[in-house]
Amino acid sequence: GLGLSYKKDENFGEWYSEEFFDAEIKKLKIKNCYFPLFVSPTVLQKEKEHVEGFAPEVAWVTKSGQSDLEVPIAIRPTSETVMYPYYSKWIRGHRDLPLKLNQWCNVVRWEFSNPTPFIRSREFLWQEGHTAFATKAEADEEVLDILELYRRVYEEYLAIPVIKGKKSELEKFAGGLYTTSVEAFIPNTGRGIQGATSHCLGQNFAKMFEINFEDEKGEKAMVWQNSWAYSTRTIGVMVMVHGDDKGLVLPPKVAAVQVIVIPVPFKDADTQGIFDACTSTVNTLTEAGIHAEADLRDNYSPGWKYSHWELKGVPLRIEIGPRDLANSQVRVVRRDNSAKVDIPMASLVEQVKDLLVTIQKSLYDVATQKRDACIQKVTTWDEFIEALGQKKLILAPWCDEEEVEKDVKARTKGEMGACKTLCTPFEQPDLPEGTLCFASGKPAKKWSYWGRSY
Ligand SMILES: O=C1CCCN[C@@H]1CCCn1cnc2cc(F)c(F)cc2c1=O
Ligand SMILES: [Mg+2]
Repeated sequence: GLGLSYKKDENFGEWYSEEFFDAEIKKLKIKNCYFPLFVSPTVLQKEKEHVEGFAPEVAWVTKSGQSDLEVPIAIRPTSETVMYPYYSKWIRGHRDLPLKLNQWCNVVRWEFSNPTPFIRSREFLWQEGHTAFATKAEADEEVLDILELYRRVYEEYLAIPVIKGKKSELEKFAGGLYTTSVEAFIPNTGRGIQGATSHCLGQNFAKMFEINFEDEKGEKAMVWQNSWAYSTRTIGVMVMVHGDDKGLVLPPKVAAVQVIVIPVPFKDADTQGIFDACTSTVNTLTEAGIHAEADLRDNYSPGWKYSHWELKGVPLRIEIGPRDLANSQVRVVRRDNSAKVDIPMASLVEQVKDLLVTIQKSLYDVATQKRDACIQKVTTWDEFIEALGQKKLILAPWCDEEEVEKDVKARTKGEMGACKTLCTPFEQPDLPEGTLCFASGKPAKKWSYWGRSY
């Protein structure tokens, strides 16, 4: 996409999920665009109520060279205030709707709470979609269409299980009507993490920015809007979910290098033959659409290269030594479980393709099994506190009262951070009549996921 180009030679193959998402939103007739990086203070102040909470995060340019700017200018932390004045100009009649734009760009938010590479950084890359419809029904439908795409990015490309749900009134985007999200979980730290968001903004921004249109009946009406994003935070989640003590473990579908071929010369036994076999193996795999490379550097030992490419998370390693050459076979090693198998060169492409599919599925299944093992269903406060202490992802019946949500945050404050609602899953377990809220004892209205989070 525009302005967001992951160099193919970097090992973060994240750009594959970008390609998937970009192709899918184009099917939804969403067009890519690019708006300015700088936001004028007047237009930023327009969304006073919701921006004021974020004001400390806004980065301002105050100088050019040695001289101070007359008026400081903000760097976009998100692009509503940049885009919506134009939406107001462009949208006049119902034939101007739906207006559906997306941009791939960077944004800056001057975070103070523990910055973490990819997870919470002061500059990050994302796509932000901004759509406008004549009716709420169209907006509601798109919110869920996009959320499903986010689920697919995580589950089909990053091999990470996520839970689809709705944010509470307290946790949602304050400027919107409601927020849906896909929630991931990191078993090692016992923390939930918001994977991506899809908001229905209602008519809040239409009111603020006077985005009206003349409907079929010739009456003036405000548009219904959505906005949705996923970011380079996905890379951080992938690293934490799949990584192990040897380093990264990249799912094949997002690995820029899927297969690394390494020569294993032995004394002076046919070294040239081994190197030629490596090169031809790379060519054969590449022609079949597999991202293969060879590490033919003569200043590193095979053992050194094994560790190097394991650290970079390459899903498959192919070793070729004198014996392999003599038997017209190669030794294939999986990064995810270190399984080794000898494969005849004749059936290499087919077996490598099968192996990559197997690894992709295995990574997802293992991550799902680990995540599910962390889910703890509770009904009482004591069970809740015990599960929290065990770093669980907690499913609890809740009365849906914001005061209770705030109270749980207050009562769970600590150096590990407070426990909050992560989402109310669309998939609701059975809630028997008379079930009480775990925290307030009032009649429960829904099951919600609670946990500490990033
Ligand atoms: O989350 C999305 C999807 C993509 C478009 N934006 C929405 C809401 C963003 C919510 N948000 C999030 N963070 C912000 C940080 C700021 F410094 C600031 F001025 C504003 C915001 C802010 O509005
Ligand atoms: Mg924030």
